[in-house]
Amino acid sequence: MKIGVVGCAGRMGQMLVREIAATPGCTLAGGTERVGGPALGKDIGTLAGLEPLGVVAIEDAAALFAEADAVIDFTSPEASVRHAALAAQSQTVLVIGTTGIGPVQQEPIAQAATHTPIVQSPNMSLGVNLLLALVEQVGRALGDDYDIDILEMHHRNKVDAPSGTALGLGRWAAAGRGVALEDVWQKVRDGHTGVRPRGEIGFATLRGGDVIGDHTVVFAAEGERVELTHKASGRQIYAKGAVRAALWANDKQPGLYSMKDVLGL
Ligand SMILES: NC(=O)C1=CN([C@@H]2O[C@H](COP(=O)(O)OP(=O)(O)OC[C@H]3O[C@@H](n4cnc5c(N)ncnc54)[C@H](OP(=O)(O)O)[C@@H]3O)[C@@H](O)[C@H]2O)C=CC1
Ligand SMILES: O=C(O)C1=N[C@H](C(=O)O)C[C@H](O)C1
Repeated sequence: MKIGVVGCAGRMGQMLVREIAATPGCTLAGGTERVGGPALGKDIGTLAGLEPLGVVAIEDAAALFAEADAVIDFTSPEASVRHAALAAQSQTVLVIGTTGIGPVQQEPIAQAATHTPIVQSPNMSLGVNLLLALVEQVGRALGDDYDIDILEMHHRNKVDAPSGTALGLGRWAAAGRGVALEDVWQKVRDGHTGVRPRGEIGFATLRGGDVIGDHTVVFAAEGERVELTHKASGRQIYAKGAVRAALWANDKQPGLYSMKDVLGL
């Protein structure tokens, strides 16, 4: 399977190039970077810390989608919307790991998925996807005597908050309670907040250093506290999941899929 990487010079882009090069049955279709970006014209293997692969980073995403069987996208929300339109046009499988995508940007992505298979997930790791299922189960079992807060910490270069994974965990906790996250969330607390409303799901965001991604869901009641935690110690877990998603989606009908579909959870 020929897999392309948009944003191939980014933290995840480099990891994806290494993962595709190391996966039997996969070849690199090429890679793109932002128009005017400093990595353009550089070998994508060299950018990823490998031997040169003889393929340079280009800015023409349409050419990459025409060449590839699947494209993996860990870029920015604006870029992911454009890439989804290109995937629909060329009927290429698309895997989206980008986070910070709001409801307005999500609409054209869902529309593109009526033309081609798209797998979208804020976290491609097996561990976090298992955690989502556990959080739903615990949310259902404990009910709203237990206050739910979600704490996440990431590296200083992360640009969106709360993380896509934290919001996903909140969504599954809310689903366990039979409510919509948007009806109960408190994304930031500041100043004289008053007492905690029953049923609220809160978020706390920490940023610093090189932390790859830590998430904890706290269920706190009178007399006890349950905490479910995932800590990433490398980005390979995300790249492995994304390549697995591309291979899985290759023979699927158009549609918007998640890692839960890919992993059969
Ligand atoms: N789902 C998951 O499992 C995971 C998701 N993520 C998410 O992935 C995204 C990227 O993260 P990360 O790799 O750390 O970020 P980086 O900023 O390191 O990488 C993003 C790359 O995409 C490039 N880019 C931006 N716009 C375009 C464009 N239009 N065409 C081609 N390339 C473009 C950027 O270039 P430039 O720097 O020049 O703008 C950069 O090289 C984030 O949203 C993050 O939250 C991260 C890890 C795991
Ligand atoms: O930006 C990151 O680095 C990560 N982003 C994703 C998110 O927003 O949840 C996944 C992972 O936590 C790393």
